[in-house]
Amino acid sequence: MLTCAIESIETIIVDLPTIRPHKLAMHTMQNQALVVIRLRCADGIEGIGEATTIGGLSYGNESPDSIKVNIDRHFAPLLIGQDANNINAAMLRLERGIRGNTFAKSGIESALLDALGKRRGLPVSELLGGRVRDALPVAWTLASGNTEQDIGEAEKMLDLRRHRIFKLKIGAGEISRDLTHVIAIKKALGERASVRVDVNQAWDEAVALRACQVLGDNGIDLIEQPISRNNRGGMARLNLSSPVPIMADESIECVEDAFNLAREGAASVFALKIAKNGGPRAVLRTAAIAEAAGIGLYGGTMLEGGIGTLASAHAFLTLSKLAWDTELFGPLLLTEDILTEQPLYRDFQLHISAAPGLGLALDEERLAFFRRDKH
Ligand SMILES: O=C(O)C[C@H]1C=CC(=O)O1
Ligand SMILES: [Mn+2]
Repeated sequence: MLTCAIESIETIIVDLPTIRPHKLAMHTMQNQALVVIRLRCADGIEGIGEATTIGGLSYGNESPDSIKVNIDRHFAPLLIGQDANNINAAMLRLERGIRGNTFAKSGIESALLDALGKRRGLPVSELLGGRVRDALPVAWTLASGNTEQDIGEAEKMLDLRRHRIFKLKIGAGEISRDLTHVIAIKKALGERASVRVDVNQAWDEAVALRACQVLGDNGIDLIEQPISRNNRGGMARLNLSSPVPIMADESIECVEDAFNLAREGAASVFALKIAKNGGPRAVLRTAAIAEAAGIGLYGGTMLEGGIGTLASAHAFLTLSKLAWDTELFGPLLLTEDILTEQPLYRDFQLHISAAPGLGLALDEERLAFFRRDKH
């Protein structure tokens, strides 16, 4: 058997500006911090991965700083000298030695897949069993916080033929104002677009019970994570009573969460995120649970830059059904990225090439300019 040792792993925090502030229920993003992973192998091949979260520690259990320190101090010593070609063995070693930390694991698994794909001359989607599509429809999130600005932004996206699915971030404000905001946007866009909401856990069950009804009466297609991830019983009750499908997002922090949600009937749709499951291979295990349970799939994002977005896309290309499409728009929220070529968005879709690995190259000058440790 051909082996190739992992020689080094480098983690680099990169701070990139966003096109506008992005308002979520728990945090307003003014920029985005990516953790870029460079995994070098004995044959000179380098695998690139990304581990990115939102708003420091306001969204998930890992922050850019914790991801970097944990990979540098705990992941790298377990992986150096191991065979880069055996991803099952490498990830099993991490699973045995490190609990949780799915964001960091996702970045490493992406880098291992990129390296193996480059070595074999195959795109990551082929390493994952082969793609059944070459492009993915992409939603856009309207999160400026202003109704008129959001409508203008949506009209622009429709004109550009970039997006016709819109997700509105609500939950931070007063409930009746949030509902007025959503209804006004749906009214303006009509049948030209699918309008969905993401509450990011902000409501309690009683508020959600009424709000889901109002959203249903006003043509909203999907309600994402209306209540706390800890209230799984409440999610199951809402999923029974709501006229609009309920999607689980924060409820899924690992593959086992997905199994429990499916068993309890706590959602009709799952948001798939490589970072929440531990990588592009891990997220396909959650997808398999959903498929077996008759739960719909949506390709989610943690607002990664180009690397994490392409790693997610390669996994999503392999799914037999992706009924709710994707939101892989992270690179479009950034004014700058650190790749030589930007991912291709055209005709409402993200198009993925069949180049080896993730099909990307780092722009070393931009990386040097935006890395946090140089400032
Ligand atoms: O879904 C989330 O909660 C996180 C993220 C994805 C798109 C977006 O605007 O925020
Ligand atoms: Mn969400």
